[in-house]
Amino acid sequence: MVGIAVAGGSGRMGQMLIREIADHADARLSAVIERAGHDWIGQDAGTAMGGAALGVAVTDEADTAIAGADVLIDFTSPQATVGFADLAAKAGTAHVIGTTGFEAAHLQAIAKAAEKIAIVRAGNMSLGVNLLTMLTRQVAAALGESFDIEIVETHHNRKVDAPSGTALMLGEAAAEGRGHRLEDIADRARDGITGARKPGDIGFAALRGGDVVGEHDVIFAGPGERIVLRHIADDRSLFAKGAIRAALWAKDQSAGEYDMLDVLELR
Ligand SMILES: NC(=O)C1=CN([C@@H]2O[C@H](COP(=O)(O)OP(=O)(O)OC[C@H]3O[C@@H](n4cnc5c(N)ncnc54)[C@H](O)[C@@H]3O)[C@@H](O)[C@H]2O)C=CC1
Ligand SMILES: O=C(O)C1=N[C@H](C(=O)O)C[C@H](O)C1
Repeated sequence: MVGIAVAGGSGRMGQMLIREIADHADARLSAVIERAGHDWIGQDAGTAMGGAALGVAVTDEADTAIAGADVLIDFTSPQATVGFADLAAKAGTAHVIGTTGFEAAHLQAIAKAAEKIAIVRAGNMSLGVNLLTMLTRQVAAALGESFDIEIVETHHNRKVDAPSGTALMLGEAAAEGRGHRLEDIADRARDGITGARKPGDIGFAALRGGDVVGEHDVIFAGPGERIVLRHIADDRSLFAKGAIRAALWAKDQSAGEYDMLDVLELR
């Protein structure tokens, strides 16, 4: 049984992970971490969630919890994740990162931690989206720049980052298909008199509302026709299942940065 610590245990993804780990044949919940001052600290994770006791008390002592785990699964915030990556590197514990919304400095800190431990990071842990990245790369390469690429994402009204991690993954795949780096051609904000669309750009639009789990369209708009590649997530358990699969895989990997294409052997 692989011992898994869950960071951000009271969150939407944290609770889903705790349920999925409790039901998993090869995984064991070794710790649940929340931020200091959270009212779940000291409570049993299962009862805090309104269910049966799981025998794991929620803790804010992240260093001890991470050192006692084989793998840390972390769906929190960019700042928290950078701190956890450092603790995981010191403890030699593999780290699965689902958090999104990173800036360059966060990614540098994660890369440094990955010199010591295996880190799997993906803006989306579902099989469907990871397959969609491969299709997006292929279609972008096949169509060339006479087709404009726009990525539209919709999420629930509690989401704090935009564009979504998934939208950026899809944008990177599209840019790669065309032989560019996304940061050179991304158009992430349009408002007012923007001027005509710049040929070759990849545009992003983010919609927020209700309890939408996650929807992503990659639109290839050409002369007289459009291709739309779409993924709809109906249930967060698919992200949790993907993260647990990544954790079981990461436990045996050498230090380095990996993504879900490595885990799913889709590369
Ligand atoms: N890669 C993927 O497949 C997916 C990624 N996400 C990403 O995961 C992240 C979390 O999403 P949700 O669960 O919806 O958010 P949420 O806001 O419901 O949960 C985040 C949790 O992290 C906790 N937290 C924050 N700072 C902490 C710290 N220093 N120590 C311990 N816990 C801390 C919060 O208290 C909260 O419980 C977001 O970045 C989201 O975009 C969400 C779903 C799927
Ligand atoms: O915050 C979310 O909810 C989600 N975040 C990830 C993202 O930013 O793409 C994955 C999924 O779409 C749900």
